[in-house]
Amino acid sequence: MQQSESQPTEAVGARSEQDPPSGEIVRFDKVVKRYGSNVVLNELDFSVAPGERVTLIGPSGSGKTTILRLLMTLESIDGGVIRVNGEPLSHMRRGGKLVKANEAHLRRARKSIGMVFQQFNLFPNMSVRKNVTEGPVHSLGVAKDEANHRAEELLDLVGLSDKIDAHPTRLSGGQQQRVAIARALAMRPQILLLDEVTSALDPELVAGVLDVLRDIAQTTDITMLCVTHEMSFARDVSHRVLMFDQGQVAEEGPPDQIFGAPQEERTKTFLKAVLENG
Ligand SMILES: Nc1ncnc2c1ncn2[C@@H]1O[C@H](COP(=O)(O)OP(=O)(O)OP(=O)(O)O)[C@@H](O)[C@H]1O
Repeated sequence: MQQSESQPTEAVGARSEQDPPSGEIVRFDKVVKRYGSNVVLNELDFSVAPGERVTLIGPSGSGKTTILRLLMTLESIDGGVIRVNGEPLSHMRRGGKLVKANEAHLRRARKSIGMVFQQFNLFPNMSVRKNVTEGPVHSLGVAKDEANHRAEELLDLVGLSDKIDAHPTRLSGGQQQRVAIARALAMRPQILLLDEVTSALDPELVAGVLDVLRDIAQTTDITMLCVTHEMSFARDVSHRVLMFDQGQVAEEGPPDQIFGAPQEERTKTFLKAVLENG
């Protein structure tokens, strides 16, 4: 990676303090989400502090991706409330009717949240530079020069300065995912959602992407919610791990506790299965 000491600070926003994060930037309050008769989130309660890095673990189907999609306002909920920066954000289904969330709240929430998906979803016909500058210029109204400067900083941060004029189709999956991370950060989100960002990659490309995320975690105070099966990465970067099962938080705690001395049988069984499956 080509990085200088100052880039994360300029590009993303420097970490301001070392104390454990406190307060609430995200709150799920008795959130219910159903797909037909499948109750995916069952009066789910949890909150995330500003600057906190939280890893979501749990068996397949336990609702981890759904939680991120709800934060991106890609889905409606069936009960409870989701707040971002104290503002209710979710569309709600009540008696078969869709009750829409306040538009201003939604706009503010959408601006404050960035997401990186398993599939990188880059624009194949645009250069790497354009992929990173497009959002800031067209959605945030950032001047082209400024967006370019920032794209250069961010692509340096993710080790891809030399690919700035390449097209995504000429990049490896790991490189594309690093562009996707730069693109998300270019929008200056307060909260970064990461949904199994390495699971579509060939094994030899995983470490490079995780290293970039480790750097971002260590050098900035961006809030992160991360769904991953990479337990050593989760251990390195998270302040807290939430173990989901049956639509609720089955157990939570610092990574050393959850990975080193889990209390719940469900957590023990899940972690054993993850270890056995590599
Ligand atoms: N659009 C949808 N329509 C119907 N059911 C859905 C839809 N999206 C998700 N589900 C169901 O919701 C449940 C939770 O899915 P979700 O993807 O959130 O789980 P997950 O914990 O992220 O799983 P994984 O670890 O396998 O990615 C699953 O039972 C899934 O089949």
